[in-house]
Amino acid sequence: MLRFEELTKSYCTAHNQVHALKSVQGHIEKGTTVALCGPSGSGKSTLLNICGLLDPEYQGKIYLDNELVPHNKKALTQLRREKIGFIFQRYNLIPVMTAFENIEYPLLMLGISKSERYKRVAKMIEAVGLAKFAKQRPDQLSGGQQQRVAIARALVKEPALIIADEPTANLDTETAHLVIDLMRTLGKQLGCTFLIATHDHRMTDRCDRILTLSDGNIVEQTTTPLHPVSHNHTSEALCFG
Ligand SMILES: Nc1ncnc2c1ncn2[C@@H]1O[C@H](COP(=O)(O)OP(=O)(O)OP(=O)(O)O)[C@@H](O)[C@H]1O
Repeated sequence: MLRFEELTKSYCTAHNQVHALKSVQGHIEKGTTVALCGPSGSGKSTLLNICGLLDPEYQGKIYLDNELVPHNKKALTQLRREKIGFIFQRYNLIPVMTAFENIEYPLLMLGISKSERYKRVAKMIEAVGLAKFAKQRPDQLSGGQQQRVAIARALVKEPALIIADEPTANLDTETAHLVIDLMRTLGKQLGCTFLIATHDHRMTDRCDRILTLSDGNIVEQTTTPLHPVSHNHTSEALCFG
């Protein structure tokens, strides 16, 4: 669950002050997928950075799983490590690591034991349908496969919130649908909340809600008619249990 209240952020430049977020409010239920839309410069990245606990310099309050997020940088880093996963447009996998090792990395950072790491990664790589590719490095995988590794990496620690920035922008339509279905299905099964900046209608159509930003304000909140998750590609990959 993510809640933010009166979030305000300004950037000071040499010539003026830019009001990137103007006291925005929002509430995203646990397990929900929310698209963040709006024109260039409307404040999407600013909101993602603050909700992703990357930027402590803001006014207002954020609650993650009902707990108030501190502004303190050190506490924020620890909380981010435990509670936030990230998915990027360009996948951002570590090139010298295999798919398995990329997914394992966040658990290593949390000091989780080797046997527990192995169990969790094996389950997650199976859930995204890539068990056969566990030993491949990113340059040996397609774009869609790399994004599925990135989804598994984001979800493996079962975070409260996943922040995604244009996760389908580089993918063809069939792969984009597969990636969206994986995010939605696994997110709901694991109780992770998704906040996704996107211009992609293939994505916005399948999210539970759309928040639209304009000039630092949330100007619209739409509930989408939910598309059923399609099970025609890798139905076994969508079963996480
Ligand atoms: N580091 C910064 N210094 C000064 N101004 C900034 C900085 N970062 C963002 N801004 C300004 O804040 C406003 C919101 O920017 P932001 O990057 O959040 O928008 P966005 O919706 O993500 O845009 P895009 O879709 O182009 O990435 C814009 O006017 C931008 O120019």
